[in-house]
Amino acid sequence: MESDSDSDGSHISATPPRDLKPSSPPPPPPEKSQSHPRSAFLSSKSRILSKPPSSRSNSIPKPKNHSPQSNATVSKATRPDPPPSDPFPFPPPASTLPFKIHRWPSIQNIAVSASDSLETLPAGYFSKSSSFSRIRRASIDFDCVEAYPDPSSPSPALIPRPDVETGGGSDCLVEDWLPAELKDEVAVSSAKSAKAGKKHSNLIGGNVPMPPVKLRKCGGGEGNFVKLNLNRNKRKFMNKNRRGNRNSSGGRKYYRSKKKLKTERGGNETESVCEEGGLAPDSIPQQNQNKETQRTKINSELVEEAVLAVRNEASDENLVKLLRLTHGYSSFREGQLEAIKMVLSGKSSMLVLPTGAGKSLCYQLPALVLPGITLVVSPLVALMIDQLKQLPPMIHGGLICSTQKPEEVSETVRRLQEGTIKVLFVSPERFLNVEFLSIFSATVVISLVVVDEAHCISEWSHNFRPSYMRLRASLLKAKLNADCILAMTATATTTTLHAVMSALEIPSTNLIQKAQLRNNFQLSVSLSRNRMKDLLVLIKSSPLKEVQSIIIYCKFQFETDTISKYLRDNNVSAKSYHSGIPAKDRSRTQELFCDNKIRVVVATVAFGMGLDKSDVGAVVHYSLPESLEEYVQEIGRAGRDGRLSYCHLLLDSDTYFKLRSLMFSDGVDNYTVNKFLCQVFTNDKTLRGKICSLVKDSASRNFDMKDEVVLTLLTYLELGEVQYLRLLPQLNVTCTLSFHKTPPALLAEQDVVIAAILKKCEIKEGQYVFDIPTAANSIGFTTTDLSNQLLSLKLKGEVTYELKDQAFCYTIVEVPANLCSLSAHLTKWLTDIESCKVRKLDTMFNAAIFAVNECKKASGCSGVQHTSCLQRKILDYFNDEDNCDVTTKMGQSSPFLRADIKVFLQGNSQAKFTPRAVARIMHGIGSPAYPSTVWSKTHFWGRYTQLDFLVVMEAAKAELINFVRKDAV
Ligand SMILES: Nc1ncnc2c1ncn2[C@@H]1O[C@H](COP(=O)(O)OP(=O)(O)OP(=O)(O)O)[C@@H](O)[C@H]1O
Repeated sequence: MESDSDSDGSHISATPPRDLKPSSPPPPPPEKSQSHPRSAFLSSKSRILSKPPSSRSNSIPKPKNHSPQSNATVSKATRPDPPPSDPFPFPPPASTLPFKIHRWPSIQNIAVSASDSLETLPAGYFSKSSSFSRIRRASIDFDCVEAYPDPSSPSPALIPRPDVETGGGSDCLVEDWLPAELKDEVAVSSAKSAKAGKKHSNLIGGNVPMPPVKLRKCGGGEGNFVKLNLNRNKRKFMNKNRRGNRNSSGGRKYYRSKKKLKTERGGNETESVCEEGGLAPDSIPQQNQNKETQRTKINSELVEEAVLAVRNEASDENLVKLLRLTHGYSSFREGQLEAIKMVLSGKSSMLVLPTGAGKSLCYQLPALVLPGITLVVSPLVALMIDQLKQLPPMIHGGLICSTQKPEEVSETVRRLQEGTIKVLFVSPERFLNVEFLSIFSATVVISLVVVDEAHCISEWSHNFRPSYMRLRASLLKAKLNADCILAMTATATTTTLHAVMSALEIPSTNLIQKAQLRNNFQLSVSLSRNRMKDLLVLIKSSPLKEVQSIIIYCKFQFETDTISKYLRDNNVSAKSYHSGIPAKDRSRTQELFCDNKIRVVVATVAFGMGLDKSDVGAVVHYSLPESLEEYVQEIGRAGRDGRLSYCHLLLDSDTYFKLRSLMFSDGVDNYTVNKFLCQVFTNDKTLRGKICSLVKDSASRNFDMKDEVVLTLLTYLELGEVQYLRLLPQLNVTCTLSFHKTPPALLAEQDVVIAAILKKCEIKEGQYVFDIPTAANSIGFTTTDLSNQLLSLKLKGEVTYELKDQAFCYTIVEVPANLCSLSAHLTKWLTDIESCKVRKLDTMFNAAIFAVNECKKASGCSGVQHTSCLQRKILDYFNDEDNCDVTTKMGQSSPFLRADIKVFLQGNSQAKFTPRAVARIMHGIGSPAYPSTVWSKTHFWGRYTQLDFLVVMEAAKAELINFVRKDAV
C-alpha cells in the first residue's frame, strides 16, 4: 500500500492535480462555462470606487497553471470538470475574453487549514455534522451502533486501534458509521483476513508519520492577566472631560501636557503618567490635591443626596439630577431611562440597544441606588477591564476571573465583604461555581445580576458561549437569591431574544428594544478580485482619505500582519492587532490608535470589544463577516460620536468558500459522541464522585474533536437540563517525580501524599511517574491539595517534578441512564447549532451579493453605496430571521466527486476514514486526527470547497460503503 498521501493515486485522479504544469492547450470548455463565477468579478461592479486604470489591468483572469484545462498529463483531464450546477450565480462577464474559463477558482487560495490562524473562535463554533440527519435520510440507522462498548474488548468487527502517534486517522473506526448489516459483513471478512494474515485494506498504517498536534495555550477564554482594583487610583470626576469628547483621550492629553509643562519648568522628571491616563496621585501638587479633595467631598455629598432622592422617588427629574452628578450628562439617551426605571422597580428586563448607545449606564446608575451589589457577567476579560475602568469614580468596582492570582482574588473578596464594592464583574466560567458561591456570605446581598452580551446564552446567536448556560433565572434565584436580572445586547434576532428571555424568565412586557442599527452609517460593498489593492485605493480615495481613524477587520491573523505591512509600505500609518500579539503590544496599539498616532488598525475580531473611541470614522471589512450580527457589531465601532461614518465591505468568493468550509471543521457524529460518553462515564463505578480526567491531546485525536468541542460537550453535561458531572480546573495530570534528600520510602512514612504516590506510580529510569488524579483519589485529596503538598516538598528541596498532559478534570454526579439517547440528543444539538451558523453566513453573503448584483438602486443606493438596501436586509433579519433568504450559493453536485473520492480512498487504503473525515479533506479542513500538515499533501485537499459540505459527506459515505463492501467480499 502507498503510505505517502502525496502520491495517492493522483495519476488516476478523476479531477486533475492542482500544481501540474500545463503541457497542452486547454480542452474546449462546455457551453455552460461561459458564466464562470470568477469572471463575474470582471464586471463593472467589481471596480471599487475610483480605482485607477492600472489596478484594473489584471481584470482579465489569466489561466492558472493548476487549472483543470491546463493539465494534459492527467488521464481524465481531457474532459471539462466544472460542477454541473453553478455554485456562484454571478452574472456573466461583460468582457469578451480570448478564452473560456472553467470553474475551479483558486482552490489553492482556499486551502488553508482550519487550525492555521483563524482568530479565536467563539466557544460555540463547533460544527456538528449534519451527518446525523443525512444518515437518517439515507434510512440507515447509525444510532448506537456500539452502545456501551467495553473499551477494553473491541468488537470482533473492529479493526485494531491505530497508534495515533504514527498514523493519520481517528480512533473512530471506519465501521463505526456503517449500517449494521455491513458491519457483519466486515466482521466476517476481517476475521478471514486476520486468519490469512491479511491487513484490512482500510486500516491506518503505522508508517504515515504524524506530526505533533499543535496544542493551544491553556487558559481558556480568560487569557489576560488582570490587575485588581483598576479604578482605585482613578482621577476623581474626570468622566465629564473624558466622555462625549470627540477625542476620547482628551483627559489624558490634559494631564500629559501638564507633565510636559512641569518638565519644561524644571520639575521632577521622574514623575510618571499613571496607567489610567492621568498623573500618579503623588505627583499632583499639594494645593491642587486639597482642592480636589474638597471638590470630591462636596460631590460625594451631592451624589449621596441625589441617590436618596431617587430611592424615595425614581422620577425622571431625580434620575437626571443623579446622572448629571455621576456622569456629567444632561439627559438620557433613548431607552436608558426606561431600562433604569424598570430595574429600580425590581423587574427583570431585556435591553436591546445599538452598539455605543450607552447600555452600561443602565446598570451603573441602578448599582448606585440599589442597596446590594450589582453582579455583571461579561464574556471577555478585556471587556470587563474596560467596563471596570469606565465606572464613574463614586461607583467602586471589582473583578473576578480565573487568571487572577489568589491574593488578588482575596483582596476583591475582602473589599466585597467589607462593602466597598458596588459592581462586581465576573466571567461566566467562574460564575456560580463552588468557589464563587463561597464568596457570598449572608452579609453580601445581590440586588441585580447584569448579563452583558446576553445573546451568548442562546445557541441561535452568532456567538453562543456554552459557559453562559449557567445563566438561568432558576439557578440565579436558587444559588444567589437574585431576583432582578438585566440582560443587554446590541445584536439579537427575534429567535435569539426569545431564547434569552426564556432562560432568564424575563416577561415579554419587559423588553426594551430600540433600532439595532444607528442611522449614521454609510454602508457600501464591492466585489473585489484584488482586495489588497482595492483596499489601498479605498483608503486613499474620497471619502475615506479624509477619515482620521479607520479599523480594517480581517478573519485571519496572518492577513492583519500582511495588510498592515502593505499599508505601511504605501505610506499609511497602520498596525495590526490580533490575539497572537503580546498583550503589551496590543494595548500599545490601542493607545496609539486612541491618541490618533496611527490612522489604521488592521484587526481580527479581537479588536473593538469595549473600545470606546468615539471618532472612528470608518470600518472596512476586508473579509466577509460570518453573520449580520457580526457585521453590525463591527461597524458599530464607527461613528459612536454620532457623525456620519463609512463602512465598506470588500466581497470576494474565496473568503466565503473558505469560511463556509470552516463552519464544518468542528462537526461530530453520533457514533463519536457515543464513544466519547462511554469514556467520560467509565464503567468503573468506584470512580463515582472521584476526580476523573480526559487528557486533551489524546481525547481530541481519538474522537477527532477539537478541545473546544470536547469542552462544549463536557459543559453541556455539567450545565444542561441534568447535571451529570462537575467540571474541575484543568491541569497537567502526569507527574514525573525525582527525590533528592530523604529516600522515598522514608519520606513516605512522614508524608501521606508521598505514600500514596509510591503506591500508584511506575518507576522509569529512576523517576516516579504517576497520574495526579489517581493519587489524589486514593487518599481523598483534591488535586489542588496534592499539588500544594508537592510544591511544599519542592521548596524544601526534597523533590523536583515535571508535569505534562493537560487534561479536562471532572467528577461524575450522575451516570446517564441511556447513553445512546443522550449522545443522539447531544449530536442533534451540535448539528443544529452548526446549521444555524452556516445559515447565518449564507444570509450575510446573500445580503452582500444582493447589494452588488440585484439592488435596483431605487431607494437611495448608488454606485457601491448600499446603505438603504443593506439596512433593510439587516432590520428584516433582526426582526424575523425566518423570513430571510437563506438559499445557499454552494454547488449541490459534481459528476466527478464520487470518482475522486474513490481514487482518494484507493490511494490511502491503509488509513481509516469516516465520511466526515473524507469530506473535510475534500474541503481542505484539518482536524485533530487528520491534520492539515499531513493531509494537505494529497492533491484532493480542498478540491471541493465549492460543493456543499453535506453533499461531499454523503458522497464520501456512499463511496466508503462501496469500499468496505468490496473489501468484505
Ligand atoms: N446619556 C448619555 N449621554 C451622553 N453620552 C452617553 C450617555 N450614555 C452613555 N454615554 C456614552 O456613550 C458611550 C458608549 O456607552 P457604552 O459603552 O455604555 O455603550 P454600549 O451600548 O455598552 O456599547 P457596546 O454595545 O459597543 O458595548 C460612552 O462613552 C458613554 O459614556
